This record gives sequence, C-alpha cells and structure tokens, in this order.
Amino acid sequence: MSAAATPAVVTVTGAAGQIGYALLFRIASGQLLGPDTPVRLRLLEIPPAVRAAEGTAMELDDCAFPLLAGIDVLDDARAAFDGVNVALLVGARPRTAGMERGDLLSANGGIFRPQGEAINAGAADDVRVLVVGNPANTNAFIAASHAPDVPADRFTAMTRLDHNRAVAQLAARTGSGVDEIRRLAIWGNHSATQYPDLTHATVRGQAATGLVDHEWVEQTFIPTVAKRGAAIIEARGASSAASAANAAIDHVHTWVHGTPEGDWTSAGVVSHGEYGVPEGLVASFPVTSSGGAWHVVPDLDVDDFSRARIDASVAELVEERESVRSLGLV
Ligand SMILES: NC(=O)c1ccc[n+]([C@@H]2O[C@H](COP(=O)([O-])OP(=O)(O)OC[C@H]3O[C@@H](n4cnc5c(N)ncnc54)[C@H](O)[C@@H]3O)[C@@H](O)[C@H]2O)c1
Ligand SMILES: O=C(O)C[C@H](O)C(=O)O
Repeated sequence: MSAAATPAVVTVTGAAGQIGYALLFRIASGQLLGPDTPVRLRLLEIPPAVRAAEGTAMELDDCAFPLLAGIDVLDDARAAFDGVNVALLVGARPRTAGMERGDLLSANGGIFRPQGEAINAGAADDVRVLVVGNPANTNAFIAASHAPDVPADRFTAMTRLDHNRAVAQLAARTGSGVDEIRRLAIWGNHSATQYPDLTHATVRGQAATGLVDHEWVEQTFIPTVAKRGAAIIEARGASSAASAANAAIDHVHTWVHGTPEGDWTSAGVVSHGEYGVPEGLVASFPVTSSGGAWHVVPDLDVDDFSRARIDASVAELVEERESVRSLGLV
C-alpha cells in the first residue's frame, strides 16, 4: 500500500449477520477494492446487534490486515454513511411466518428510506451503493428514491450471485471451466421470476445454444438458477451467505475495475428504458463496466421466449413499485 493512499470508506449494514461475517474479512484483506486501496470500515447494526458487530471488529483487528485503516461500529445511519465511498446495504428485514408481502415491504421501507436519506445527506461524491438485502431490487429503488442528490446510477441491486450460479450450472452441463463461459445474463428481479439467459452465451467460443438443448434450458437451467436461493435455504437451514458475500465482492470489484474485453456480467441497475424496461425500475440487465460506471449491453436480439420471460419478471418489479408507492414508502 502506498503511504499516500487515502483510505476508502466502506460501510456495511447488517454487519453482524451471516453475510456480514463472510464479507468483512474479504473487504479488509483488499479483495473488494484491490491491493492499493486501504479501507476504513463502518459497521452499521441495530442496537441489539451492536455488541456482536463489536466482536467481529475485534476479530478484524486480530487479523492485522495491512490495508485496514480503521473500524467504527455504529447504530446511526447518518454517522455510518458520512463520507462513504462504497455502501453495502446487506441488513434487511427477512420475511417471517405470517408476514404478508405488504408487511415485508413496509418493514424494509423503514430501513431503506432512512438509509437512502443518510446517503443523500453525507455520502462522498463518488459513492457506489450495492443493495444485497431482500427484496434487493425494490429496496434499492426505495433507497434511490430518497437520495435525490445522488445520481441514480450509483444505486444498484445484487444479481451477481444469480449470474455466478448460472455460470456454474452451464459450466457443469457443458464440461467446461467457469472461465470459459462468456456473456450469460440475468434479467429482471432477484427473485424466482428472474430470467437467466444463455441465448448470447458462449462456451470456449462456441454458442451455448448449440451445446445444450432447449428442454434442458427451460426445464432445468432456468428453474435451478432462479430457485437456487430457496434450495440453499432448504439444505442449509439458512440463506446463502458466503456465496452472497462473494458475489458482493465481485459486483463492486467489477464496478470499480471493469469487465474483461468481450465479456459482460449482470447487475441490477436503474433502467433508462432499455429493452422496454420502464424507466426508474431497478432491474437486472447484462452490463459491462468501464470508466467506473455500468453500461447496459446495447442492441441484443431478444427472441420471443426471452421477451416473455423478461416481461414476466419486469411485471413483478412494476407490481413491487406500485406496492411501495401505495404504502407511501416512496
Ligand atoms: N441479493 C442476493 O443475492 C442475496 C443473497 C443472499 C441473501 N440476501 C439477503 O441479504 C440479507 C442479509 O442476509 P443475512 O443472511 O446476512 O441475514 P442475517 O439475518 O444473518 O443478518 C442481517 C443483519 O441485518 C441487521 N439489520 C437489520 N436491520 C438493520 C438496519 N436497519 N440497519 C443495520 N442492520 C440491520 C440484523 O441485525 C442482522 O444482523 C437478507 O435480506 C437476505 O435475504 C440477498
Ligand atoms: O435470502 C433469500 O431469500 C435467498 C437469497 O436471496 C439467495 O438468492 O440466495
């Protein structure tokens, strides 16, 4: 690390949770922003979990990471987001038994509205926000709606985990390495309606559509990727944590450092109307990153099967937006 490098402020909400525990050590070791950028961590938690977050901070100290310039454990969003460069919004209210969808959206509105306001009030000019906490796309939409002074394209929702899951499934099916797969895409919502799309993907330079049959794509690939989160919960008794943390690292690293030439990835970004997705929705698209910004991949052919899948997932996002509007959350 250069002695002159100014630490980046990285705020992680839900820092005492499962994903937080899998994420913080990787950030502090330099995997989020690279080996030349020291980081100052801010751990935001609700008061009952502050003590646990303090325990994690003690462990972070005990790793003696050369890039870790300091740690603050906080329960106040304004303080946590003051001067923040990278905000990872992981903490969210999970759905519990008997909870209706409106209750879930309301509870999360109570978290993401004040956090959006706090980011608006104090974030650094170059702030980048990644929402991981579910429902991630709509939580990002709520936060962005309450941060009018921050460019909307700085608010993103995580679909990189879905993307990585799709890469792994296609690699296994085709007997290839994950690094031989290019141009997969996740469209829509981070939910079971998402559309994992391999119509533009290549495997070792060959079109994926020539290597797998449509029945496998429709009956196995799409549902396996879209329902993977539920399958992990069923198997582990808790939702994915290390793989989610890994995807958050990948998302921010790619955002800052760019996508490789000839490839793309997937991220939930604010739509400007691309591919007929209503403007303002936070939807997943195939994206490249260059110059520190995401760009939706333009001019892709969308066949009828893909169109119907994209439309179905986008319709769910529109419904979620209508719900949060009718609940007065935006
Ligand atoms: N987008 C994705 O791909 C993806 C993948 C996996 C999990 N998730 C979601 O990520 C979220 C976190 O998962 P987890 O396993 O770490 O959950 P967890 O329950 O282990 O941890 C959540 C933490 O958030 C904290 N929290 C709650 N409200 C907060 C607030 N207002 N401010 C700060 N912290 C707050 C809780 O105290 C808790 O420590 C969940 O919503 C989960 O569904 C998303
Ligand atoms: O937490 C969940 O509901 C599942 C999670 O979003 C995942 O995709 O693993």
